[in-house]
Amino acid sequence: MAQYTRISGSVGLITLKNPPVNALSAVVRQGIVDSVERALGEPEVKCLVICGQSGKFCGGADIREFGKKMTGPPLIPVFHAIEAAAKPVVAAIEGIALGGGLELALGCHYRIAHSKAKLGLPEVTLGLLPAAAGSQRLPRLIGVPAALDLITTGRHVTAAEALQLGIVDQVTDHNTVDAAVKFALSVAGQSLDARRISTFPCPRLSNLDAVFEAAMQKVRQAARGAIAPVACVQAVRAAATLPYAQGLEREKELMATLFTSGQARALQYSFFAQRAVGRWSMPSGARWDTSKPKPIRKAAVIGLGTMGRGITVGLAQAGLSVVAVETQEKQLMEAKQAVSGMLERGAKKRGVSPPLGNISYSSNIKTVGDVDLVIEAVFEDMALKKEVFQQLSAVCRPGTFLCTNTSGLDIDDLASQTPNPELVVGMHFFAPAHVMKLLEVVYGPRSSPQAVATAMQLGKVIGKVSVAVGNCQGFVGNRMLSPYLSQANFLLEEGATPEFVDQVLEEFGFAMGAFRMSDLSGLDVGWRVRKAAGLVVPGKPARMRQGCRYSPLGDLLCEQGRFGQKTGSGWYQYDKPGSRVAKPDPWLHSFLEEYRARHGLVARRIDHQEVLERCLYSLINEGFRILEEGIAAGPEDIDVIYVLGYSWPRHRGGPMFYADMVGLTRVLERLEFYHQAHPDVPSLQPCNLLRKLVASGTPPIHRWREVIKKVHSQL
Ligand SMILES: CCC[C@H](O)CC(=O)SCCNC(=O)CCNC(=O)[C@H](O)C(C)(C)COP(=O)([O-])OP(=O)([O-])OC[C@H]1O[C@@H](n2cnc3c(N)ncnc32)[C@H](O)[C@@H]1OP(=O)([O-])[O-]
Repeated sequence: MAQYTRISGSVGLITLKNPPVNALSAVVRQGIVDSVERALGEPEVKCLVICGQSGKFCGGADIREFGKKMTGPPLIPVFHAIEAAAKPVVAAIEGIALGGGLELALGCHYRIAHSKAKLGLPEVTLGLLPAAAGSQRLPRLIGVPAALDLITTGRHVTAAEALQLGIVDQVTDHNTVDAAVKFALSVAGQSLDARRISTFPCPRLSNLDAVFEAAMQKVRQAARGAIAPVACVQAVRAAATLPYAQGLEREKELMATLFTSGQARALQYSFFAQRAVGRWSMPSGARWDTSKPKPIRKAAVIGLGTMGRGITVGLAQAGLSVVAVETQEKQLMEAKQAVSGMLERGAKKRGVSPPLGNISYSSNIKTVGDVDLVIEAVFEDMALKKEVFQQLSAVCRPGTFLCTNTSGLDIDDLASQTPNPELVVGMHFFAPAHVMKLLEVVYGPRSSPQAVATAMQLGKVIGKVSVAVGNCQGFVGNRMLSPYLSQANFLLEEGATPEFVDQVLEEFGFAMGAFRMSDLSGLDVGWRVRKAAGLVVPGKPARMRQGCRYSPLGDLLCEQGRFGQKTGSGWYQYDKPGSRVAKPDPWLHSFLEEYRARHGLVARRIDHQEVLERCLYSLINEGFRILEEGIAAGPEDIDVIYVLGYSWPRHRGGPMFYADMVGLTRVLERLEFYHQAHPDVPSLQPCNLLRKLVASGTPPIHRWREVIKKVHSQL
């Protein structure tokens, strides 16, 4: 609702009340209309202030109402009524003014913001554009280039930047409503002619075409097939070239296409999925709301390689005290320098001082005796990790949580090295660990709910989106990646090139195809894992392992020292080791030809559809197996992992959402088709849960959990 009160006798105060973010629901919109009407009708009222309760101005349109039948007054006339008012209306912006929230503020005559407020038009991140006149008013207020930046990226700006850009008129460190009331009284009675943004001409640009061409090129490159950023540029162009009323029409037209698009559905699903994963549960019944985390003030990181350094930076930036341990003196010195550099660069960007004092460095593991939680981040080698866990058990005080940063090793095996396996959890960070948003929190069969709750809470404190998953080889992300990469390799055996496979996957929206990604992360990583699993047997007839089809192509490249970017060659060639520009490699093409000839394989023409279906559906099939086994609690968990950790295009929601969009019947049919053609590839055999979902009438994704529950209860 919107509450109307009178203060100081002559100020009408409208307070938006719709927790948690005062979104503009139908009731709130109606409340604003009624309150404005009332204030304008009261002769004693000289001016109005609009604010939001609980220190939040407004989080925009109510996303939960999207896709439902529209009720209540539409936003545009509500904002026009405010702008047309004969009494000054001041927005008192505390906390947030996002999307429709900022558009509401732009409809007001003046804007006062608290210094800690964040403002922005993030509609593009939901597959939309600021269609309550935001795309038309913002360029008129701050000019085309700045408006293009804000609207196409959706980034939030601080109050200080908003003031500099001219979005707000004043910033205060004190009570914002008081400041707004004072300000409103000071301008009461003055002419409002120069305050109605919709009447402003859009600031002229001499190089208008060039600016829009460049903007369009930039968004097309960054968007990887997303349509909303393109529509945002078109809407701003309308503001720059058309009278306001016509610009609004164009904004409406563009929004109509976006609003009902699959991409908007996917992005909005992704928004809610990212929030839903915080409400984790374990098969034991332990849940986020019944398990209390322990506060972590001091943590230790063991092993200061690339991952350990990133984790140390993340912890220190979040204000924790960190003991950073590296037993090799030389490595310790290098790490100290690297970590300090990362902290300094990060602090410079944020305009704060680097938290260098939060970290103490040591080459002695005994210095971690008084910490609340340890994150072991040594080399991905089970024997080494076990040794470290034994040492930690001896030096840590009772009750210390022991976490391991691993991308797939058995958490329970490690836990068995300690007298308190209930305190052990996996924390799978993604490189670079201080930048990537994703954290897989992996619980073993003996991890306590409190250990999981503590790791999840720590993830939140350091700014990660944490997803709780069960213990299995590769956890969720890497386990699903394995059949995807296998298919990519099989396609090479059958006649494709790395360039073609990557092109198809990149056109789908991945930042990098399977082979460019392998080259970046290093082919030796998977080689080590396959060696440990006994799959790499030099000299053994190559293409079957343990009764299943196996491609040794990656192993053969590794045997040649081709580990990817770091060695200057892998699936592609590079100018020099460490270079990032991948070039097709004639050596690799003849290597593939010789390989096929040696194994009696005849190259055939492979089309886009086959590449996409085999790579993606095998990955999706593994996702269904993960759900069936209870390793992930729901499809949202998998989708968040893929969008945040594996560059799955956000506008496609994630692999499980994509399967829902394609249609489960279709996914099942195609898997059956490919499995028939490749009976020695078990990952193409449709899993039981997928069959069950299809048999139960292909329910939409938000109802899969009901079927999953039934499958679990039958186990
Ligand atoms: C014609 C229309 C044109 C118009 O231009 C379109 C728009 O305005 S599009 C909108 C443009 N606006 C945006 O894109 C802003 C989207 N919102 C955000 O970016 C963040 O939520 C915010 C920064 C506000 C708070 O971050 P934080 O402090 O980390 O907190 P949190 O993120 O965990 O959220 C807490 C709870 O609030 C919920 N909720 C949030 N927003 C909305 C909403 N608009 N609606 C409904 N619910 C919303 C959220 O689901 C969660 O619920 P739950 O049940 O507890 O899981």
